[in-house]
Amino acid sequence: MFLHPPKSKPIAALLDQCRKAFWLVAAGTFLAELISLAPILYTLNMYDRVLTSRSEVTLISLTGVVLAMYAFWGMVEWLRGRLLIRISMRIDWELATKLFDASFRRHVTRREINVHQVLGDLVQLRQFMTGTPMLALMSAPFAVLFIVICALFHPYLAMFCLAATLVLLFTTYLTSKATTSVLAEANVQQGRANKLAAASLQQSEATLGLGMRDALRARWYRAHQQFLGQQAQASEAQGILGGFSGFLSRALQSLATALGVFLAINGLITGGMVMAATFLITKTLTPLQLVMGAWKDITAARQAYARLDALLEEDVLPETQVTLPAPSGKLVVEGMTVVPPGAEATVLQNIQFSLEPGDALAIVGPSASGKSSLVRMLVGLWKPSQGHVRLDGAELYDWARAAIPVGQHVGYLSQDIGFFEGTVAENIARMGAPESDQVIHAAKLAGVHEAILSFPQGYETQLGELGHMLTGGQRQRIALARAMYGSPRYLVLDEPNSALDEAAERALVAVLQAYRAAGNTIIFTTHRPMLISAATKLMVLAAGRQAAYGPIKDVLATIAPQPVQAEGG
Ligand SMILES: Nc1ncnc2c1ncn2[C@@H]1O[C@H](COP(=O)(O)OP(=O)(O)OP(=O)(O)O)[C@@H](O)[C@H]1O
Repeated sequence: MFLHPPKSKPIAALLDQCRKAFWLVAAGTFLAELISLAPILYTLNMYDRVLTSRSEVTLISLTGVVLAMYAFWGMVEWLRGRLLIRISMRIDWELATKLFDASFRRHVTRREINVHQVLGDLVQLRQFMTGTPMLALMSAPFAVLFIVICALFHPYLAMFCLAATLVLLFTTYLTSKATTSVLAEANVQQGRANKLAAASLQQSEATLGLGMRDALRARWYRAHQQFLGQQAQASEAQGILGGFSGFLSRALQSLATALGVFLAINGLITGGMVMAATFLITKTLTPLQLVMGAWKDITAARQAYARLDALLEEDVLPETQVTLPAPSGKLVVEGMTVVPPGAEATVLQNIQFSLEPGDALAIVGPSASGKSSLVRMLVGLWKPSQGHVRLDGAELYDWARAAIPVGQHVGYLSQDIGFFEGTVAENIARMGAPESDQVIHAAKLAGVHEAILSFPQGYETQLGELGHMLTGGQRQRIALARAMYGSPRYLVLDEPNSALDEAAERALVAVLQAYRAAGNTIIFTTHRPMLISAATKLMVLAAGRQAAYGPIKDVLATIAPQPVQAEGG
């Protein structure tokens, strides 16, 4: 199977696709900036022409023209706003689902992803791309035009404008230097603190039952304080520079007026030009001041961009988009060696076996021998470091990573059981639209139908509310029903009997025997011998190696103690 090479800078590629819309926004900004000269020209003409000529006709016609310009300006701003909303929707539309999937894939392999942060990053990026800071950045180049117009009034005005721009740029640079790395560190600390708080809540029973709350709160608060400290440091640095820039913007405005009046006193420019030049200087400096004010958001957006880009860049997807037909259940594992994602040590070595439809394989072995790791390989969660795992000829890992509904053909029960917000029926139906017959059939197979009927609203009971009231055995059986929903041809169960009593275990043996006899392929791990009688084949794992494998009787014969020979017999 061919894989997509990682797309370099995937978000940049998306923004590139939005280039046309951004150009239109830039054109709108250009028009808006041009029209914004209207009040300046209007003031200039009012003071220098109308006041001196006392012409009411000029007064009325100029006012009419400027009002029409304002109406046009309003329309341009409205259109630009609409375009920005569309770009924002497009960014979300293109990225949100990709990021959701990529977060899933990273979590399943490395378990170090904070989905709150990913979605928060997307909001941050979207708001920046379509918000005030971006518009300010687009407006900034017009400073050149305004400086040129100032030069037409008098070169001193242009020089003043240029100097003021440079001072503001330098202040922006200082702000960035003082805050960027501190804000990045604050962000990392915030993520750490949030993760700690979420983990403590998830383990609330153990936290309270073992009296760990104070210790955990102290740990969380340390991380939280570090984050607050970093943020306060950044805010202080920004505050000092912000205060300075506030002083600067007011001072520059008054200095501009002073310079204008000085030039007017000396007869170098007119009174109207003083007003117009003050406007122009303000217009030149405003976008820069906006950028400075939004520096924290700009830094946050840059960091969000880098994080999202890295997440998408490492998310390599299979190229094929062909839907996997329902497999017959033929599994081939060839020379498979496994190093868990992010780890260095090999946990499984040279695993080799094959199963035909109608086979049931029991995997046994001591704790940490690699049973769960093998199961993860057999449902395509991890990628083999060497070798292959093929279901009906298709590489399982690639199929499972693609947006192809391989899952509907596979039943999987993991050791960690969790349910989702929704009814019992929806959870059994894997959160799709529940097919009543199939839900009940699966629940009966898993031996949990009667228990579900005793719930307050039967199959319609919200599992979210009920989750903590379920017994371990009920949880395991509902999860088993979910695994068997839709009668998948390939069923992989990691210790399906760990929470079952003897009677339930016996019933499970009968169910698995019937399921296998119907031509399905089953793989399960177990620590308890009773379930082995449901299998046709047995694999013994020891320290990550396949110590024995074959038809159940043969393997049991090789590991059973040899009869002691009678002396002299
Ligand atoms: N994500 C991981 N990263 C690194 N090592 C891992 C990872 N998952 C499992 N291991 C290691 O792989 C080895 C096998 O673990 P595994 O959970 O597969 O054993 P097991 O036979 O299922 O154990 P048990 O019967 O206790 O569930 C262990 O040494 C474990 O520490």
